[in-house]
Amino acid sequence: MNLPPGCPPRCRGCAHRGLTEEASSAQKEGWIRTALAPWEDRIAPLRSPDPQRRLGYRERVRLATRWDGKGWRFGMLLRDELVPLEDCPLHAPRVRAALNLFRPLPPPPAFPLAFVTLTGAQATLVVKASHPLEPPALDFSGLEAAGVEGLWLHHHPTAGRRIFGRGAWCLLWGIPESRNPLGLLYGPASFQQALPELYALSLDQAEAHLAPGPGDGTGDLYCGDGASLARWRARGSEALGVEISGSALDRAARNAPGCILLQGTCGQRAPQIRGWLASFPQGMRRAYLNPPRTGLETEVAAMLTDCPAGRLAYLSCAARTLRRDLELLEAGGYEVVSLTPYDFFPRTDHVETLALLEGP
Ligand SMILES: C[S@@+](CC[C@H](N)C(=O)[O-])C[C@H]1O[C@@H](n2cnc3c(N)ncnc32)[C@H](O)[C@@H]1O
Repeated sequence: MNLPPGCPPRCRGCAHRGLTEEASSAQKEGWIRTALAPWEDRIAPLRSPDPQRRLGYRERVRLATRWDGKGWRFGMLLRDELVPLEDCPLHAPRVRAALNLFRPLPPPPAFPLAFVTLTGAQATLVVKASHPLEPPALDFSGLEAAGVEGLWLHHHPTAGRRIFGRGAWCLLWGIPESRNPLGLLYGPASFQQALPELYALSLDQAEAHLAPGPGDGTGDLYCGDGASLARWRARGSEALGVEISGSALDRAARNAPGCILLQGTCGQRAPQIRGWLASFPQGMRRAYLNPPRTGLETEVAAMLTDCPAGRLAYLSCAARTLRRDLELLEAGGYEVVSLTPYDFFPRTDHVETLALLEGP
């Protein structure tokens, strides 16, 4: 296999790295046509980024760590062995530059570094420690040149399966939040879609379908930092955002001022979401859904059937749960208008799908 420089043969991260762009796109389209077969006639071609964006696009990484006796290594764990990924060709240049700077951090056990994460310009050193540690000796001068704007120390005593915990966050250097290419604030643990230009196209498509405007009510479930909420508000629609993470909601309040925001799981909040949507006539209700891989909670699918929206857009990162949810929504009277796959993660086998539906 002809791998680009820095791509370790043992890494399992990119299932499509041995494929041409055409072959990878064909496999992704084939998977979506199989997984979403009941709506085969409504599946659009895969939307892909420009060819030069198929490498160097990953701005959000979570990497395991190992001390090799000379310095820290960062990569992926295969069983108990670390496959170093400092030079992974998918990493954005800033990720590679930052990882290089973190290599000479102090050794364990004094500095029990478990993970390093980067979310755009916000970097975090996750230490397996319950008590606040002395900040590590680090030459901060290189961070700015690397494109890092904030460096955090996060204490997580049981760091392992979960990267972030409830322990303290301490800003070691820089500013606590940055702005993404769309101008929106994000923090060190924010969810951020890869390839912002392609993500913006998916939002354009959702916005054209929902056509939210004054007098409408748009419920944005699993709203994160409020990237989509900001769109609905800019069109003059009333908007409600629901999100489990308090820090994401705090940013959503600033990214999309003037929205009603509810913290909690969408399942727990289903009665309040229903009450709010019901205050608009059905034809003026809109819903935008962007759940994690597990898809919609049963209470959410039931609520959307019980109090239907006139138009609905659903951006999904897992075609299996999307199929289950589309079947539930169809049974509730919705009609699937179109399904558009988006290649947000070139060279991997991931593919996201934007489903557009009309209400009963
Ligand atoms: C795929 S991300 C989408 C975020 C946002 N729409 C965006 O594009 O930036 C899913 C979001 O759902 C949140 N989340 C996960 N489970 C949730 C739940 N049960 N209820 C509400 N929010 C949840 C996560 O914190 C995350 O922000």
